[in-house]
Amino acid sequence: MMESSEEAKALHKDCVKVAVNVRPLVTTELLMGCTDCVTVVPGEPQVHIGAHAFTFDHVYGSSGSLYSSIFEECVLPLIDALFHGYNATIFAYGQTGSGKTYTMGTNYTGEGDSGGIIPEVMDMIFRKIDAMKDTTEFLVRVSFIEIFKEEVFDLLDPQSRTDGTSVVKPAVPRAPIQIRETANGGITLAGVTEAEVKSKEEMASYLTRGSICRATGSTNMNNQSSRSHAIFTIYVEQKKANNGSCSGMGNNEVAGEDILFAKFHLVDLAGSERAKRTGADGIRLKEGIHINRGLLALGNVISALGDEKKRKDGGHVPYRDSKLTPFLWDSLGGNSKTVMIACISPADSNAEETINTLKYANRARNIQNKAVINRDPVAAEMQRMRSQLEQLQAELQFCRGGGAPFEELQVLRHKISLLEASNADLRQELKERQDICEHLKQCAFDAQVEKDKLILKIESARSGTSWDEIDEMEKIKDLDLTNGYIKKIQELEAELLRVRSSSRPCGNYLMNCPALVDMASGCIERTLDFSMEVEEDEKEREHSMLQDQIDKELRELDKRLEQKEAEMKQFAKSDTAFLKQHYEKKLLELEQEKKLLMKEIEDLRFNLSSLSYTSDESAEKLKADYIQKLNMLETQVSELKKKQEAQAQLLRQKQKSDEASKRLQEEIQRIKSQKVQLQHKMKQDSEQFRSWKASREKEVLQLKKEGRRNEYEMHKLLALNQRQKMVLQRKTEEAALATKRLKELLEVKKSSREASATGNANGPGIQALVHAIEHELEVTLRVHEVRSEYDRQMQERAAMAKEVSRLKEESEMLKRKIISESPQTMSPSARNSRILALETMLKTSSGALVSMASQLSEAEERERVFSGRGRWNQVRSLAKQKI
Ligand SMILES: Nc1ncnc2c1ncn2[C@@H]1O[C@H](COP(=O)(O)OP(=O)(O)OP(=O)(O)O)[C@@H](O)[C@H]1O
Repeated sequence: MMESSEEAKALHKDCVKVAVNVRPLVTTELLMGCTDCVTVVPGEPQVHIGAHAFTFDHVYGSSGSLYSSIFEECVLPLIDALFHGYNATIFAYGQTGSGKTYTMGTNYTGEGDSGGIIPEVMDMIFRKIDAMKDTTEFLVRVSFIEIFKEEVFDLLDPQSRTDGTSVVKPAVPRAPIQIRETANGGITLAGVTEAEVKSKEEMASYLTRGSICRATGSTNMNNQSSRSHAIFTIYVEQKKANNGSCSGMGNNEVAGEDILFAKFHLVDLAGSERAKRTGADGIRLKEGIHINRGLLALGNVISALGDEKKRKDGGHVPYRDSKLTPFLWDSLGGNSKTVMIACISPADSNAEETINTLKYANRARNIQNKAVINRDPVAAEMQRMRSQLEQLQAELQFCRGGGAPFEELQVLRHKISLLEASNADLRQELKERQDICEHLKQCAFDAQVEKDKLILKIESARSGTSWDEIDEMEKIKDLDLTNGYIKKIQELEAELLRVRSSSRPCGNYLMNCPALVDMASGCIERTLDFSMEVEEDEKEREHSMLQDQIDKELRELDKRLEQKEAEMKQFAKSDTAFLKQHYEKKLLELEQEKKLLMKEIEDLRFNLSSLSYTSDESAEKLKADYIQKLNMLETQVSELKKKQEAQAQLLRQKQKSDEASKRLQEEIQRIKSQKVQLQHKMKQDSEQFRSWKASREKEVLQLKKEGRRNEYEMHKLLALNQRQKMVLQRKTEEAALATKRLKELLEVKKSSREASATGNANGPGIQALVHAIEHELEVTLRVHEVRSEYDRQMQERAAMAKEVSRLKEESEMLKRKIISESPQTMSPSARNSRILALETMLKTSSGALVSMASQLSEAEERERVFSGRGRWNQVRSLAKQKI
């Protein structure tokens, strides 16, 4: 199951913290004349003993930190962690009489200030609860158990009664508690008392009761030695309402509430001891064996967890080798914040045990714990489900979005980066194309302007404006084109009206000529169209950043060009046909009119000539009328001629404009072909990109497939290799075994042959074995001798120390006696010489004591050398070699 991000955040990895507490020399040690052999580097958490030096997290006592600061530095952080939902453990380890119970305060009786960590912890916990009670509801329980002779007993068992200071023996012996394993590898105790407490006093009463019930006994090392491992556990459950209000603890509703539960183990281990030294025998000896078994298992657990290599290899941790170690399953390498307090005695007589304790503690420093905030299972489950839901929703969204499986994300990312790169290239290309497009648009625009200019020219020419005037107008054309258009239209309209009024035939013509009217209104429409197109172009330019829009734009431009072309064609077609027809008709009419007028003139001339022969007055009048009419007709004829000429000129101009429009059409055609080319190129490019992309994808797929195949092959080969290795190993082992067996057989055969030849039953192999065993025996004997010598000397030193103190007392007494004696009976010089004699005697005894002490340390060193594992291993390997 995946850890939610919040859970991962709550996980706290840290090493087991180790503090050393050096107690002062106790009276018994002083009486035995023991000296302080432990030195602490001032200001440093470093302990020196003989040639050994150890560094820890804290060192208290001797010249280290003050013993009183142990609570603040080691315990307080654990209490804080407890209130944050972390499990916490503090355990004291050390030899018998090194001060574990004193440090932990397990023998709390409630009388006076007995000190120790546990009473202070109780005090602090209830102080914190008091401070938080407005926002948080607490449920505090305690349990107190002891592990005695590999059995677990409930120290708060209601059946065991106490009368304040001692246990009232129950009728039946107390029954051990059954240990049950939980699914996650931890343990639970069936039926252990977990008493709910509401105050510090109540909790203290349970501690006192358990302390009294705890099994103790007297040993040489400690008058009141704890013969069991004691675990006092405080369970703190807290319910914090997120809105600040709190409700009943029994309520299972978890929405908006945070329920934390954590436990604090306070462990006072039984003392590590050497049976001989503690002077234990009988029952105490048996207890000692059990104690040592538990501590040996604990040592093995610490070694397994403290060895980084073993930990990385996932090596076995022997938690189940004793009854004690499963209890520390969480505390060592598990879900807890842990502090180990190694208690040591500074006495030189305990040097060996002290070194062992320090070595033990040093290994524990490497243990890494993984503490997590313990939430209420329901709340935690809801939290987990919530995060799972979130994750699933995210996955669903991912799948809906057509995404590939998560593993392919990397490949897709790579693809995206490739596509982004090519996208950037395409954008650059698009920009270039847009520039080309802009240029083409400009060309089209210029063409349009050119076309419109020509249309205007035609219009002007049609309205009878001379070419010079038109050229003049051209020069002023740098005005706004639209204004020009409007002005031109107005001019045309005025011209139309003028023509209409000045010349009836022409007026008739114009009145009957809708083409010109259409043309004028067309001009207005075009002007409006043009301004709209400009706006449209503006918008198109805004969207021109996208590749697909360039196609649209081009299509738009194409359409517009086509439209203009069609317009142009229509105009040219209709205009040309109509004008031609009109001009021809007009010319014909003028011709006919001219002919008629000419005929009329002829007739008039004839009538006039016939009238010239008559001289009457009416004839004269008629003649004058004829002459007048003739003149008028001649004028009309000349006018007609003029008009005919103008019409001819118009026809010529029309031809010219036709040519210009043809050129314009050619230009449009050229632009169109350029556009087509551009489109073709774009199409080609996108085709190329698509094919490149397809081939790239194909390539990637191919590579992935190949990668998977390679991976599969690699796995196959690895498995094969593993199998081959195993077979090889088995074969090698079999071969070695066979060779060994063969050698043995050969040896046996050879020795039996030799024995039969010489009559000697002992072969050289057996001889070597006998030698080795003899040697080993010799070494063991020597060790034993040295040890008994050491013990004898220790006893001697103790006796001497006793003698010295007796002598001291005696000398004091004598001094007092001498002084009290009257000066008459003894002269001052005699008295002084007597005191001097006594002092010399005392000095001699002290000198003997000092030499004994040096002998003792020498013996100790010898013992260490002989009993040391190095020597032992040396002997064993020697024996092995010989065998
Ligand atoms: N820091 C200290 N200052 C003064 N005296 C101490 C200190 N620590 C321990 N002692 C004394 O040393 C003696 C042995 O201590 P204690 O009973 O705590 O040892 P222990 O390690 O619990 O022994 P065991 O393993 O046999 O139970 C006691 O008399 C105690 O008063």
